[in-house]
Amino acid sequence: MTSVTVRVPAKVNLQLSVGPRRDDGYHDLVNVFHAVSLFDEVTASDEPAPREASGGPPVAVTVEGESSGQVPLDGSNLAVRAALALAVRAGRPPDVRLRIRKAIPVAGGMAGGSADAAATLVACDALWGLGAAQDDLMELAADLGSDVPFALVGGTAVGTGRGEKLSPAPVAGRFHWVFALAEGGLSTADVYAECDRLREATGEQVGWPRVADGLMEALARGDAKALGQMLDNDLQAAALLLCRPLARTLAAGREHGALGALVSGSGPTCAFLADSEDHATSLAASLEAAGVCRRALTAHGPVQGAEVVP
Ligand SMILES: C[C@](O)(CO)[C@H](O)COP(=O)(O)OP(=O)(O)OC[C@H]1O[C@@H](n2ccc(N)nc2=O)[C@H](O)[C@@H]1O
Ligand SMILES: Nc1ncnc2c1ncn2[C@@H]1O[C@H](COP(=O)(O)OP(=O)(O)OP(=O)(O)O)[C@@H](O)[C@H]1O
Repeated sequence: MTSVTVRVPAKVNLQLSVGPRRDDGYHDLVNVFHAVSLFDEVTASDEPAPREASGGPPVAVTVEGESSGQVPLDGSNLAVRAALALAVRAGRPPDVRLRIRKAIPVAGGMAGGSADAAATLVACDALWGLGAAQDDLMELAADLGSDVPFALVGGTAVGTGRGEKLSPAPVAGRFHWVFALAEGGLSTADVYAECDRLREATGEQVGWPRVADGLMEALARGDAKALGQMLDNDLQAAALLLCRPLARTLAAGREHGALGALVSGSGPTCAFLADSEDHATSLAASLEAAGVCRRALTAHGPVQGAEVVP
């Protein structure tokens, strides 16, 4: 049996500015992605599928770890879709077994499913010896979902269009984070729809999104204090309406000295910027003790995108 394991990070959005809704239902964004050290692992192997899997999806998949019971095992699993898309592109059968080990919260706004799809593209490319060009993988990734291309590259990057057009943002040093996991998840489509509804109800004029003044400079200086004040998410109000306890979680993080606090992407995970690794550890303990989250995890960023584990 041959197998390839790929490690892939979660993301937090440092700035998520949502433009008007497009005719195709998506929104043009300025989406400043930042990859953090919470990793899923995807192992692709050529081990034959077990008997009970025949009649199931063409790609056999198992999932273990963080909230794995909530991840679908059929053709709607994003990793399965990634393996099938790559096999079609390569003109070969999708003979592969996928094993996903999850640490990224499911439906948490940290792009866990997208991460698994990106990891699967890299793992199957290596397992099948395709040597696909990075541009081809990026194109397949964008077809799978708006967050998938970023999971391939990682680091910190500005996403435009749906979030799939990326340009890297230089960062000095390392930022320390706490992620407060919520009970349950939020649907990304529901949160965008709630954001549209809110805007319609308030008659808000929606302008063309642009990168906030000073954000790139704060990243390039590694200035956590400045970054903390600039964290901004246009989906936050919608996520807070759909999941009311999050307001208390954000407030608790600020009370315990977070440099910045926001909902990660479409939520419901809340992200807190700390001023050191020690501060992140004590902040996580305080949030858990305050009973404002299911669990609080520490992480740092930026980190590499999907990469083969030697
Ligand atoms: C909220 C974020 O995670 C921030 O990075 C992303 O914008 C969402 O990315 P994703 O989960 O990969 O989303 P997709 O699978 O591409 O789209 C899911 C749904 O989200 C909404 N969607 C997504 C991206 C975008 N630029 N505009 C949207 O309106 C659409 O309703 C779409 O049907
Ligand atoms: N490999 C996968 N891992 C997790 N969820 C998956 C996967 N494949 C499909 N899903 C489905 O996708 C839904 C969204 O899961 P995901 O963890 O990607 O959400 P998310 O982190 O909020 O996404 P994003 O931040 O990109 O908007 C889940 O509720 C689940 O039904």
